[in-house]
Amino acid sequence: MQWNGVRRAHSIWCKSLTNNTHLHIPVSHVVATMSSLEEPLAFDKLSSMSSIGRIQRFSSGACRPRDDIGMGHHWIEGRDCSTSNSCNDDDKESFPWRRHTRKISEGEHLLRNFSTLLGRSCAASGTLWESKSFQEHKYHTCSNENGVPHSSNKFVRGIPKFVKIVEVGPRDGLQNEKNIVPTSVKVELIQRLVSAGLPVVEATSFVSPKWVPQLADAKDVMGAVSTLDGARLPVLTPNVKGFEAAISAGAKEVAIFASASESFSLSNINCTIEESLSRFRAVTTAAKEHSIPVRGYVSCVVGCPKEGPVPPSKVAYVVKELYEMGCFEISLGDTIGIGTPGTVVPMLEAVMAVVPAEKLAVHFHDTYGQALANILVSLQMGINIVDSSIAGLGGCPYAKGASGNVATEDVVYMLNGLGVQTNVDLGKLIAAGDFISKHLGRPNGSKAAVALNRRIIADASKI
Ligand SMILES: CC(C)(COP(=O)([O-])OP(=O)([O-])OC[C@H]1O[C@@H](n2cnc3c(N)ncnc32)[C@H](O)[C@@H]1OP(=O)([O-])[O-])[C@@H](O)C(=O)NCCC(=O)NCCSC(=O)C[C@@](C)(O)CC(=O)[O-]
Repeated sequence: MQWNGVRRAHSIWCKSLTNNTHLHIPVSHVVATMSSLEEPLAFDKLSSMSSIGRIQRFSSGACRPRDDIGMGHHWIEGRDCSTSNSCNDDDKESFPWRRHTRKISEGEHLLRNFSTLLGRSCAASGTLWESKSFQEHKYHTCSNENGVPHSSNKFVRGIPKFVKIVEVGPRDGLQNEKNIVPTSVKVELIQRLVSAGLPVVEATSFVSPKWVPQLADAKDVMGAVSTLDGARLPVLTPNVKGFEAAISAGAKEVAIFASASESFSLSNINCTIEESLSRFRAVTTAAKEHSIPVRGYVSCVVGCPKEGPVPPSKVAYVVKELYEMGCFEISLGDTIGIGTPGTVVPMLEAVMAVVPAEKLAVHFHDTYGQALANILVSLQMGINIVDSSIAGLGGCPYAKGASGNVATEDVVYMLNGLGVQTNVDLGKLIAAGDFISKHLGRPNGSKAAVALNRRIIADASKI
């Protein structure tokens, strides 16, 4: 397979599991025109759609944020830069494919014949996703030209038109794996995620290999992906030593990670909150000298595994410190996934009183199954950056019992359903999730991926 962010040439590629050969079908035989302008799909029509129709419906929005990397370099350039991720009408000019229409029946017919040829194992392996999403084509769910459907409805009125997804699977996901994942698998995962259209893919961490042996190959991973086009690839750096190693390996963006809980700070980075802030000031100072953007994280924003509930004022304090030292964006981590909208709302209110909403991201683990509800309420409060992890991988080695992050596939599925654009191709995303889940030897942790995979297999078996 060829990667490096280059879209594969004009053929559909699928691997037959039975004879291990690759079939190429010219895209011209399959393609046709695209429709992003259909009416929003009513739920009563969902069951009557074929899987392929359903996937096309729930696949990516194509609008990019106005600020393509979704980042304000305010401290680098000494000016304020919007991170609003707006998706205005004039984006149509930069992304003309939005206006294309797609004649589904022709492509679907061919694909159905094609999948019959290959049998259901192809679908199960994820390769059908890759062939089906046709690599070169974007399927849109911009429900209407204004973005969010039913925008007069009070429940969706405040939701942003575009959400930037920060994929943390290769770092947050793989840092907690019992078995160390080979570097080549990590690299392929990152390539697949970039190819799926994710604008930011957190690649690895330059932390002590004694603390996190799973990411001890950070230098090699970064060396292999640093020239990838199409996405930003930040890495975690806990101190100047990590920062220097990261930029020598080719990192162009870093993230520092503090905590709102003293106990978690001690167990995660072996220092108090105040000590960590002074280490991070040294990192942001070094980063400014190299014009490297720094993202900030705050862990335990609603609860700590040792201390229990964390007061919103404490979270707001740490967020403000990170913002003032120059972080362009601060991600609020519910490290143990204990939050509900009932605790997330007051925390966000406190934080948004000191740092603008457009500088904030939310980072929910799904331990108690609350992540999507927490994301929805965050969007309603004006947040437009969401961290998530492919196939729901993840957990922090220093937060016992914490399960994975919310699955990226589930977030994209929900956002597509809301008519919120992400620029992510859901089919390719599911293929990436299946790829890593298969490697880890366990089912994909995304409910949307499992359900859509089941449907495509069921539909293929009817042919
Ligand atoms: C911060 C330290 C390094 C302090 O660790 P320490 O032991 O206190 O540091 P030290 O300065 O005493 O150094 C000890 C050894 O580590 C080395 N060292 C020191 N720094 C580095 C470095 N950057 N890279 C490589 N090596 C390093 C250093 O050279 C020395 O090596 P030795 O002399 O013993 O051979 C350690 O505690 C550590 O690496 N912690 C990382 C923990 C971690 O990665 N946690 C997971 C990420 S956070 C997270 O998941 C939460 C988040 C972000 O997702 C949001 C959420 O969900 O809440």
